[in-house]
Amino acid sequence: MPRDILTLPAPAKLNRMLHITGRRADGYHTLQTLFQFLDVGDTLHFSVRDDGIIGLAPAIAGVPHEDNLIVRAAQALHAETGCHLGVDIQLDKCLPMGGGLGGGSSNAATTLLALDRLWGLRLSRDRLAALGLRLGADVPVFVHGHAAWAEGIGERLTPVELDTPWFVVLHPGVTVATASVFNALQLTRDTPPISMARALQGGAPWRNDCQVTVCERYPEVARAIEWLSGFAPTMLTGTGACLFARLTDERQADSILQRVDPGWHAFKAKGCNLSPLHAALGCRLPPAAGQAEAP
Ligand SMILES: C[C@@](CO)(OP(=O)(O)O)[C@H](O)COP(=O)(O)OP(=O)(O)OC[C@H]1O[C@@H](n2ccc(N)nc2=O)[C@H](O)[C@@H]1O
Ligand SMILES: Nc1ncnc2c1ncn2[C@@H]1O[C@H](COP(=O)(O)OP(=O)(O)O)[C@@H](O)[C@H]1O
Repeated sequence: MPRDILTLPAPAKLNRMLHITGRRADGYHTLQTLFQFLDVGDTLHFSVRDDGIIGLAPAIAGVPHEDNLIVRAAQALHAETGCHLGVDIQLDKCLPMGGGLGGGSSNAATTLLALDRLWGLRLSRDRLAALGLRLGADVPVFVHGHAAWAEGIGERLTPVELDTPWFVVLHPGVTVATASVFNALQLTRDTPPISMARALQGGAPWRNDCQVTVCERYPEVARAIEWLSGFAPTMLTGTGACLFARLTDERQADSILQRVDPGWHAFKAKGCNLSPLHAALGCRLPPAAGQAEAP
């Protein structure tokens, strides 16, 4: 008998603002950022198997099976719980890799939540987030599934409610390695920490501290930001290479998409405060600790 298939989304995220406030002894940077999800992302299909094998298809070009964050998430659950079940996972990849949209981290979080359910593990969200943090700094926000003010290296999360506009997300066709941005000498690492309330009330303009460095190293990113800024306020997400413009409505998004340079890839998406993954799992938004007033 073929097993049931569980199909779940792995949404993209945006960093609506990102400040770098310092550098820890282990080299990781301390951040203050506002995470929000998009209603666009990858899709994963899960089917349990009895033999403990973790199958993934199709493979991602350039990412060995053992390095894939989906496989590593499943193996982390094996190691944590001693579970002997396996799984076949089919990945429909839409999100660009290394784009600052958190696709790999989101894939890992979807795998953690899916297997927790399919393998009957019943781990708490906090435990799954802690496991996820070992895979990547962005995994916990995808595990918790609500728009968040994040501090630390992105793991100290407070749920917030942000405006949910339409965005155009543009990939300028270059790949930015996260580590190379954080290792750049010219990166500013001394933005004074601000309170969450001040960030949400627009007391400090929303900007991304990585943007200047990324634009200097990748002129195509600078060119794309300049072009998209001609239509609406535009910012880099994460360490790039993707940028996003915040729009007044969906029609504006459609109109911009018709004019995008054929060498770039762009799509429209709506901001979500509840992750589409958690919506699919039937979760509700927790009470927000803060609400954005002046994006
Ligand atoms: C900065 C963000 C904002 O969302 O950028 P994007 O990756 O989404 O672009 C993320 O927190 C990134 O998270 P993630 O992509 O999971 O990073 P990791 O795999 O943990 O780290 C990749 C490398 O980036 C550097 N790194 C990452 C996060 C951080 N707070 N400080 C760092 O210095 C480290 O050198 C690390 O080796
Ligand atoms: N399932 C996966 N999907 C995407 N990237 C993955 C995956 N597993 C491992 N990776 C690696 O993680 C890197 C970061 O990917 P991703 O999370 O999509 O970008 P970003 O961190 O810039 O938002 C990729 O360049 C790739 O080498």
